[in-house]
Amino acid sequence: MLKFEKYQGAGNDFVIVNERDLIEKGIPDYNEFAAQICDRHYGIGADGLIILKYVANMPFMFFFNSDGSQAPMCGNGIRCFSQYLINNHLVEGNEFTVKTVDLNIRTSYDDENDIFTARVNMGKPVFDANKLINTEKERFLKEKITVDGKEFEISYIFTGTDHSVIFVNEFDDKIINTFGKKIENYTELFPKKVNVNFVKVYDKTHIEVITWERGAGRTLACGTGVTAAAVLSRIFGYTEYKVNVKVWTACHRI
Ligand SMILES: N[C@@H](CCC[C@H](N)C(=O)O)C(=O)O
Repeated sequence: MLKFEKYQGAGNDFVIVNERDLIEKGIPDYNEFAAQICDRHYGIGADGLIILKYVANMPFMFFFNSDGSQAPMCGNGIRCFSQYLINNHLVEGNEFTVKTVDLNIRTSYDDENDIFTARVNMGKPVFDANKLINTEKERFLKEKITVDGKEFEISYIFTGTDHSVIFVNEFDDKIINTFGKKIENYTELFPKKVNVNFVKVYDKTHIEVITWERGAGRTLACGTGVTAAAVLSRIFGYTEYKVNVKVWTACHRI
């Protein structure tokens, strides 16, 4: 038997295991393991797998999407991982650092009224498009692309991981489900593939985001995705500095 725990943040759900247990069970291929464990019919079912490792004596979030691909960061994942660390008495106090592939992320929590609320410093957004995707432009903001005959105005931003953002007047499920996948796999522009966020602006302090996640498909929420949407909404002058971001059944404050 392998010990695992299951968490969700805003409906984005994860299986969390300790690497020590994977080593003990002789499971060497984490990509394959992630795909098996995240399968909603033949596995436990989740949007992603988080493996607790230790790097430089600090807890490290090793993240895999449900298709088995590795990702450098996961916003909802790190909130869940923080609660896992607390529940398993692996950290002390209500503020601590979690390592990810590129960042040391400061997390604080407040469990008053028996509700776990995690505040995560998501780091600085990166706009260096010509270094991160297949373009000569320094910034890839509000650019027109045509995918399978349909034109989109799209922006690219790195908020711990790769995000594209498309502002829409109305959500259209058919477009999200069909073109979310096509844009995710539009590797001539996004060689590492990309997460795709459809964003609707309601007013200066409220937006809504539906994310088609790289390696996981349409999910109920994506922390790095709502961060990307909030940053670009502010940059384009659609919203103020602080914004409430609605996802399927929850709300993030960015
Ligand atoms: N759901 C996550 C993002 C997970 C990684 C993403 N699918 C990728 O491949 O970059 C979040 O809450 O940020």
